[in-house]
Amino acid sequence: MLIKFTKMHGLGNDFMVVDMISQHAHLRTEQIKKLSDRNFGIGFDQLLLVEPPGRPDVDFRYRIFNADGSEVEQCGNGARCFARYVIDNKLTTKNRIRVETCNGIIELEVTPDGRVLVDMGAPILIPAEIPFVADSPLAEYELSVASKATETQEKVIISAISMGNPHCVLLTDDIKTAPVETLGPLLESHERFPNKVNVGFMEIIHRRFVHLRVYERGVGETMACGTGACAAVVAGQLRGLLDSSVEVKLPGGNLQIEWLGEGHPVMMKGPATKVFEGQVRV
Ligand SMILES: N[C@H](CCC[C@H](N)C(=O)O)C(=O)O
Repeated sequence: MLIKFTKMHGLGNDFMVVDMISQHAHLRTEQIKKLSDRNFGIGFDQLLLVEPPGRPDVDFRYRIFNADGSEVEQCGNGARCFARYVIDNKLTTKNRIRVETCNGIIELEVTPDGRVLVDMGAPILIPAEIPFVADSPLAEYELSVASKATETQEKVIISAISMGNPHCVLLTDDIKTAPVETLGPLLESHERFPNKVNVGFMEIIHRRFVHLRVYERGVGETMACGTGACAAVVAGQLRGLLDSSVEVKLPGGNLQIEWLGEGHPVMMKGPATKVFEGQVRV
């Protein structure tokens, strides 16, 4: 079967976007893994499916699959590309749309400067809903991590937050030397995160500006992570270290994140870029 797709990215976090309204295909896990391969396939961090709405109060359904083929609950950079895609391909006449993911609804708006503003919903801090094994919600938790290099238990301090998908956030004094490649995979599959977790390393420059690198669940380190940027700002505020509006500098570029505190949604603003259109036989 021949599938048409569009290659897009949000600050270098890259996607294969497929319109499943005008075409129909079922992609199996093994097919997604093969398509995501940067040597033997198209190459992407996530596959994004544009589907018809499943309920009357939304415009589209939005499904997300990591490079390893796992279906996940949310993708912030992907949401911005989703909005750009449906508008550019005239699948809607609106510039503010509501989309349903597998565990919630988000609102996307293309702003006059071409960036996309996303209401990512309120962060989830109840451990059982993240999910994270802990007795009660705290600003920070101590985790024991088995270090393969030293064959000892290492203690790390994290924040645990869900933006629909699970995140843990650590502070680092120097983003360039943060242990992303060593600690990232150990925390991604840590036993206290039963559904695994995305791992963010944040260097706070001042209360309104941070550097962030993210080791993404099911992918590895990416050039940017939208939900990771949201989780990092929430974590910094919970620890009393950040103001409500923060610029987050990721390896692929900057996102504007705003959170007014408990009970409020996290707002994310950033670019969405189309690279090329193609078709692939699966
Ligand atoms: N790897 C993530 C999904 C993609 C998130 C990221 N690409 C974003 O922009 O939010 C997870 O397994 O929850």
